Amino acid sequence: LTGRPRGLPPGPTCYPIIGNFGLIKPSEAVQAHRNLRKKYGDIYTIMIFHKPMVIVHGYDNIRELLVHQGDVFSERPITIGNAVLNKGKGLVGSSGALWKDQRTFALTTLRKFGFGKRCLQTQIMDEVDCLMEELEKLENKPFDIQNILNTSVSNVICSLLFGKRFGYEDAKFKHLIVLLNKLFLTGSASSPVSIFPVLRFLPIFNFNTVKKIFRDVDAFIKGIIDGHRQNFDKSNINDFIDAFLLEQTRKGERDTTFTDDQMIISVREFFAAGTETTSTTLRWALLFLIHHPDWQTILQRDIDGVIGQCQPKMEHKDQLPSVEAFILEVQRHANLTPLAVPHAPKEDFHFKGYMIPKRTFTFFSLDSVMTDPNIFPEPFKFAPERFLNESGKCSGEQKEKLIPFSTGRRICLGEPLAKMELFLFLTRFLQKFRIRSENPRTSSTFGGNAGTYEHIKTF
Ligand code: HEM
Repeated sequence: LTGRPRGLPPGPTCYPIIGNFGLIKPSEAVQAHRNLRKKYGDIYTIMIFHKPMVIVHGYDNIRELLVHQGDVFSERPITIGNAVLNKGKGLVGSSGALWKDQRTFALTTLRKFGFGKRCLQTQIMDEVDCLMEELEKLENKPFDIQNILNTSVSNVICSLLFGKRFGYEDAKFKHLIVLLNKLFLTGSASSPVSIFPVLRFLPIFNFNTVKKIFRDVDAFIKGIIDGHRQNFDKSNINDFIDAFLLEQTRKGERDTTFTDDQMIISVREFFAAGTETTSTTLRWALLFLIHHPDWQTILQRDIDGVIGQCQPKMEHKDQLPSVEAFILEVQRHANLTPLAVPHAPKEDFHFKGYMIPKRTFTFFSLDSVMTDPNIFPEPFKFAPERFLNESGKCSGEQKEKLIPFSTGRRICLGEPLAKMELFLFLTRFLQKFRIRSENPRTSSTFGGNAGTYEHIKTF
């Protein structure tokens, strides 16, 4: 009932039955892990009741396990989300052959629709310009950009998945956004259940409410899939859902991972993984612009010099190294996923004298990389210039070692899209607006909620 099983990396003293449960407050989790690393080293174990969670810090260790041992460390641990709600399907929480099959399909399909290519930027720019129009309507009055930005970023994903964007006032779309927000909020509330699925049977965890929200989101997505199915024309494949339907007709009744459930869950996960992340990074960028008006001036001067008021395109990125450097520094500070998404070894694995048992929750501390003083001197200083070399180009070791999208086989599937969005949204924004705080004396602070810690609240 007590203690850490032998062979696991060291860690704090465990209490009977609960282990280290309650040791870390979610709101202080980032700092708590920095402290634990000082005490126990780069690899340590936290016991949540009888379950070990291994935390790995440091660029070299992360690279070794996620890249060189990628074959072992590309699975996900079993949680309520992927085991019970998603029944092992989807992209983010699935493992094994299904995940490989579906990840390859998603990447190939999204590439066909322009992922990582220039043509996707037209779709993104349409959305950016709609956003600018909305903002212009506000006529320089102070406003909170959160909802409008979320809507805009969601719409980019809608175009890729559904082949259409929605108007800001569209009731159906507003309903989707409300559901997606609920999905985010309730995901965290159910966290102890996430690690111990059996707890879902206890009414205090409100699991039925969570299930209902999943059902509502899935019903919305199913409605859109049904519409696509009715109008399906295999010679006219325009979006992710069409491509999935085509794959279903090709594969027929054969044993296949291309089920309706898989399609719904993948679509749901694209929204969940692709909206909040990008839109929150953009909001961090705006906050840093408020706090660093000098950088706002530099970026606007550079953009003016290179493209003036012309529409920004990805080919301008190389000519605007200051914008790229600014975005990288924002991502480093925003530190959106400090522990990435948990991985699990597919077999017992020996590393640095320790044994990490098969299926152990393994967290990779991207935070330890972002704040490593050997890679980023004076890591807590906001200094985009660190990414610029002597000739003013944005390149070098620091850029290479910045891994906000993680690394290895499970690297963020949306990285090319997110990078395009960040560059195009921010450049256009800077072309059109000067941003400042409503009241400079009570300027907004840098306090943030590390949302991804919520799913490991029980630490
Ligand atoms: C600034 C924006 C973003 C950041 C910082 C980010 C970060 C991440 C991270 C850290 C992971 C976990 C990688 C791991 O398991 O080691 C991840 C996974 C994922 N992301 Fe992103 N992401 C962003 C935007 C997006 C977008 C726009 C999309 C979709 C269009 C997306 C789709 C996904 C998917 C599907 C996965 C799961 C991949 C897998 O398990 O194979 N992300 N992301």
